[in-house]
Amino acid sequence: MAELPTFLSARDVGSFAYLTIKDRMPQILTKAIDTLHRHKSEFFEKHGEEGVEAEKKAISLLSKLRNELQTDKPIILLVDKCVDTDIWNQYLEYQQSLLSESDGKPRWFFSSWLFVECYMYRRIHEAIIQSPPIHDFDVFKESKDENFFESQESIAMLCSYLQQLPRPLKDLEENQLKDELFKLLQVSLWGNKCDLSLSGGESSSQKTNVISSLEDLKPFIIVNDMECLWSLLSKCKKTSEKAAVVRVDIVLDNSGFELITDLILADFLLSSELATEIHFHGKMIPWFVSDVTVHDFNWTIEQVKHSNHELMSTCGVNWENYIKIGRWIYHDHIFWTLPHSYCAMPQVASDLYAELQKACLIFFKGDLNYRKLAGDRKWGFTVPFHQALSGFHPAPLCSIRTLKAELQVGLRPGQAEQLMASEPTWLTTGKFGVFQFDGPL
Ligand SMILES: O=P(O)(O)OC[C@@]1(O)O[C@H](CO)[C@@H](O)[C@@H]1O
Ligand SMILES: [Mn+2]
Repeated sequence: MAELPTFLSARDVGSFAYLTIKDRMPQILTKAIDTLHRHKSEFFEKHGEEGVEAEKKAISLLSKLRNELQTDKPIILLVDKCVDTDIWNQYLEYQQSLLSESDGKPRWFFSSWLFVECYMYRRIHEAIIQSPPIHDFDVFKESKDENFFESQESIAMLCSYLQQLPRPLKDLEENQLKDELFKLLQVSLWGNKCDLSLSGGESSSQKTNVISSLEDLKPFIIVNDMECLWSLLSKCKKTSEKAAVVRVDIVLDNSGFELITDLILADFLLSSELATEIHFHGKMIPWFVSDVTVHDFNWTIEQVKHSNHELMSTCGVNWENYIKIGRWIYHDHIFWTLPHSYCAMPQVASDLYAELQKACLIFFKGDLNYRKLAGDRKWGFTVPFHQALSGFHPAPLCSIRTLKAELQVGLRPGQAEQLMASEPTWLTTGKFGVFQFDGPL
């Protein structure tokens, strides 16, 4: 077996991983502490003095975490009693096993970026759950909701676009069906730019009409496997008898505008009968600032349903109905908020792997999912995507991702050099995106 490339880490001083750990992650912790401060009176109103004490405790735990991070202290065991505590602590032991005597302990600026970044969010969760009665407070909810409210105009435009497509969609002429699918896939891709962990929690809402800007954004799609998606989905539709299930899974990323783009895509897949059921996978705990939890998922559909914009409200009513009749199914497995690369899923979460094997196609949204698909390793740019997946092939899958990390595979020879020459920050600003497919055709 060929030697695997090493992990992205802050050992590479000046790298995006290094700058994220040095600057952005402490900034995110500071914003979380500020959020707790700003909710002090709410905690008092709800829980009296106990609420104020809890706020103080959570802030002190987050301040301690920030100090450990900023002074590169050894990574410490989790002490809460959650379903995943033992798995996390076993993973910390695994990280220790990767190091030699002289390397010392796993620590922020030495261990793999993927591990320490995931660990930070899991420690934020530990700080909150150890501070009852505010143990179910989501320190990121405010910024996720703000992203939704600030994107209202773009959301209304997207809902109107979907509702005004010729109905019934299933009778659309094939070329038009493909054309509309490609448009909504691209809307879902560019929805991924709205990511609060990249912006350090600063607002990153969608202000423009995405549909009208798709043509201008096309040159920024540097791997485009949409034709593979079309041939797979249209083949599934043709070969499945009426009763058969054509299941598409969407491993979600960010709440707010991006979630809307994913729900619009899911609605289109169902209404066009390209799929017969959609399975969504969200996060069990608040994660990477903007990632979707079940509360965000349900809240968003509720907000859309009660919108005073008629066509938006129609979408929300339909979406609630899809859930009610079992055509949309929401899952949240603990694995998605562990630090493991996805090639470890068969060993660590065999039930989830078996679940994903039922899909005809799995969409993985966003940059963190891409990093976990490729193991957050320093692969060469022209390494085939199939190879970087290191055996993770539950079903045909497609990454829909804007680039926000120094990791990209499956490029043509010379393509990375060309991009570097024209845009030195091509890997990390979210300006470029991919539809990267793996699977039999
Ligand atoms: O998965 P998303 O939401 O597209 O992006 C998440 C993410 O870009 O935020 C971090 C920046 O700190 C990256 O390390 C990580 O990949
Ligand atoms: Mn995210």
